[in-house]
Amino acid sequence: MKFSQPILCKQCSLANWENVMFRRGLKVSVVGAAGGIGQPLSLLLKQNPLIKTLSLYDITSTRGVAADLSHICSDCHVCSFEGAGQMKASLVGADVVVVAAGLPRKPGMTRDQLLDANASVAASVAKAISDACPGALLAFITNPVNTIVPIVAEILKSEDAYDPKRLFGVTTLDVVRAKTFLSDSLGVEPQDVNVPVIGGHAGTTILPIISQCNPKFEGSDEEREQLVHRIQEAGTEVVKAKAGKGSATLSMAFAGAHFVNSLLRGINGEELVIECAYVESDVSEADYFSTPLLLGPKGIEENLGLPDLDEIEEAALEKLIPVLKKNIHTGVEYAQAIIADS
Ligand SMILES: NC(=O)C1=CN([C@@H]2O[C@H](COP(=O)(O)OP(=O)(O)OC[C@H]3O[C@@H](n4cnc5c(N)ncnc54)[C@H](O)[C@@H]3O)[C@@H](O)[C@H]2O)C=CC1
Ligand SMILES: O=C([O-])CC(=O)C(=O)O
Repeated sequence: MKFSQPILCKQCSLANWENVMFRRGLKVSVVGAAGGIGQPLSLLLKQNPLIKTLSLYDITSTRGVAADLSHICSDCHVCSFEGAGQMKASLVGADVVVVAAGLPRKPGMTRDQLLDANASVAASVAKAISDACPGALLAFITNPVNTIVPIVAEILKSEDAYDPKRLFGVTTLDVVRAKTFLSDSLGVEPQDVNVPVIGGHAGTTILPIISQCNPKFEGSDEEREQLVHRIQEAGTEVVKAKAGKGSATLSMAFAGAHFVNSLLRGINGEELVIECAYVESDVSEADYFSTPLLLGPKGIEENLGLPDLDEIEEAALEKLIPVLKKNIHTGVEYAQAIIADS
């Protein structure tokens, strides 16, 4: 047999994309699907039995990724969309949109230095979402998360499509890392470690609440400080190790797939689905903050608020709030400039 182009289901063709809306089961759209995170994330999502339609969008190279994934024998239909003109079509009917589009860090850069490149990407995705799937749950991975989420919120507000219960900055990787590093130190399996990580997603704004770790962390203050520092700087550890070839992709794909699965379990009405994520919040003086959230069919069912903190954690929280407030303020100003220009 000879094929002139990758074989995708006929329902993927743009002319027929409306059909995708009416497929039964849940639909997840991945934006940035051909990227370092997007590809392994899509591979993991293709294996998720809760997902019936996986819609892949990128500005380039999506077709090949989708063709490749579509050969995997799981009951999940893969659609491919490519180029700016197809972004909206890729989002129509989505229950969950996960966004991993935008530049990653290089060694020596801070996450904040990605803002100029990534703000417009996130804003264009937010605009498309407001038209194509305003009721979807939105999971933004794109950095700098602390600032990107307020930007997305402002753009959605300007389009009358903002629901604070549906917009999430993905901080799951911080929890994944905390569980992994603590499990080494506790001598238990990572999946048996429970530890909230609150605040934001950069440096000292990432605050693992070791005092609430279960099983209890019994190490010295010095060991605890080292652990907290390692969790806060884990992204930089990967950026340095990759030496110019990007930042965390595989662990982020794992974390992103876990978070999307939790959103889907919530949509399906499963009880007691709890995840930490960076959302609009009134638990602190910062307008956006990550805490444990109870998830439900419409996104956040209940913000479970700040965990109990000990003195060390109280002091760290006090220090991180001004940093987070500044990141948020930058985002709101940035979004206002984008809105004024459009
Ligand atoms: N929240 C978190 O914990 C983490 C966040 N990240 C962030 O995730 C983002 C993506 O990282 P990687 O996948 O490693 O980068 P990458 O460069 O490998 O992939 C990014 C993809 O986005 C696509 N893209 C760019 N503009 C787009 C647009 N307007 N619409 C759709 N797609 C577009 C590119 O074509 C590319 O395929 C970065 O900003 C990175 O900093 C990375 C790791 C962890
Ligand atoms: O460090 C980065 O730039 C990517 C990231 O957010 C992480 O790995 O936590």
